[in-house]
Amino acid sequence: MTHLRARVALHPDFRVGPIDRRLFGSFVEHLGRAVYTGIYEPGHPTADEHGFRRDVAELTHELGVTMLRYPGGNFVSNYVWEDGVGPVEDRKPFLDLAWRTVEPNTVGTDEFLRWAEREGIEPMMAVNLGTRGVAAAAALVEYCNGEAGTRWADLRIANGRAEPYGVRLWCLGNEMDGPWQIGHKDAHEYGKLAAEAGKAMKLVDPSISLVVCGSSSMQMDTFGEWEQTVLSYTYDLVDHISMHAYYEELAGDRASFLGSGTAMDRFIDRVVASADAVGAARRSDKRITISFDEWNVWYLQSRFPGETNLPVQRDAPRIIEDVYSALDAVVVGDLLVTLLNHADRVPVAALAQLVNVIAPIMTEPDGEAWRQPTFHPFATTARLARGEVLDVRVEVPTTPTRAHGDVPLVTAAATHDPATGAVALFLTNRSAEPVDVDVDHLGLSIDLTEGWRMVADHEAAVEGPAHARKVLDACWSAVDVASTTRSSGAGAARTTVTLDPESWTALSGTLSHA
Ligand SMILES: O=[N+]([O-])c1ccc(O[C@@H]2O[C@@H](CO)[C@H](O)[C@H]2O)cc1
Repeated sequence: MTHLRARVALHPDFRVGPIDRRLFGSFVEHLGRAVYTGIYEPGHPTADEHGFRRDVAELTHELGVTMLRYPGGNFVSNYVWEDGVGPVEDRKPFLDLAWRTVEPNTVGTDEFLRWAEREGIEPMMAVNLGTRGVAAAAALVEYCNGEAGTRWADLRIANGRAEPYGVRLWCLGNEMDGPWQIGHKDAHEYGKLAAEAGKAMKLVDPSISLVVCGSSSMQMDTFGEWEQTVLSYTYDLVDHISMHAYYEELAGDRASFLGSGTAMDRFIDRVVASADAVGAARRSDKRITISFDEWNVWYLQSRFPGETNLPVQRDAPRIIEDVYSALDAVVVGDLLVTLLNHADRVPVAALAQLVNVIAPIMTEPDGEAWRQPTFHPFATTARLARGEVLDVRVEVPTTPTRAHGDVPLVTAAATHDPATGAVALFLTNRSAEPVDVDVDHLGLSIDLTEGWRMVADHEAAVEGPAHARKVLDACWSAVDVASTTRSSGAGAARTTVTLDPESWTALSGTLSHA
């Protein structure tokens, strides 16, 4: 087989920026089995004294999740948070209109925040700006973060939690541009409401950070205009604007699907440009950054029947439990390459979602918890990407795609921790041929010690725990660093890595002056 060639140049002096650990966030929505029989299942053999599954918590740690968004998603836009606090026996079931599911309210704000705290994971809370408004949003901030002596903080204390939770990150609603959203609004209506709700929330607790809703996807008709209008009302108030993106293989167009990371890259550039245009017109030195708080592969167009076609269900129904292939995992790895390369403008991100719902972790009620193929690129990137992202220079062949025009056949991100010398390289080969990548470390030497690779050549999606193990044995493996890489050049300043067709590779080691 002929090998394509690519060149990646890197040096620790050339950096994109430090890695904010919140980049490795995920998302738990009251949707399907994300909460009930996902993170929470009293009576499960591994359940802790609070009813939370230890097996899921352990996989969440192995996944390297640093932050969790809660409670939605579309769910939040009709959620009455007061229904989910206080004595559990007094809580009433509620018809969630986003997913047409009866929400029992057994898990609410306190249960989630206490669990996140016990697990050492930062919470990101969303407020309902669909059917509710300023007062309910400010009250929730007070309930979570207020000191004793006022109504909502005292309610929290009465409910058994004396210390404020100190939730730092707050989403001003969810996907308010989407016609499917309960309480959907146009950009002016939403911008004004977000500004007033955010103002009140910050008056309750000035230390919080706010995320204003950007577009639900780059394909929305209002994309661009939405960002600029919403930021024209909120620029001085908010810290981040949200981005959401889901990718899937459509009509057998594998090349476009493998190029999803390039679509994500352009989407980020466009949102940054939209935000900076608003800042420039205001002559503002403030830079709005991005909270990419929903991203993943999701077979939304090809497998999801649409919210309105869901029957009303109870008892944690199986909704959007996408089963992933190794190809999906290669794309997830590549999307992480894109996110890393934008570390200067994307400090916060959330893989949507954590468990059962379009998730890297799956569970069976009363049974096992197991890893989908997409688990591995995320866990490996979260573990190996340390310190700063380097501004790599790549010279790679491109290929035309139907959905995104020309896309690079190889993508690369590199990280370096100045404190330890640890270096990591993340590489995607989107082509159907092997690629030899010359990694030029410009006079420095790299000692590679560990490598992992996901190869998309095993086509079958994962169907359950036993099958998952079989598929993963075939497509996810340790890289024999010594035989896959060759060093050459003065002081071994160049390392050549051979990438398998349609694969994602992570390599790590140490960088030193030769
Ligand atoms: O493009 N769409 O048609 C589309 C439809 C629904 C949609 O919902 C988002 O994704 C859901 C699952 O993570 C979250 O609850 C919501 O915020 C996101 C995008």
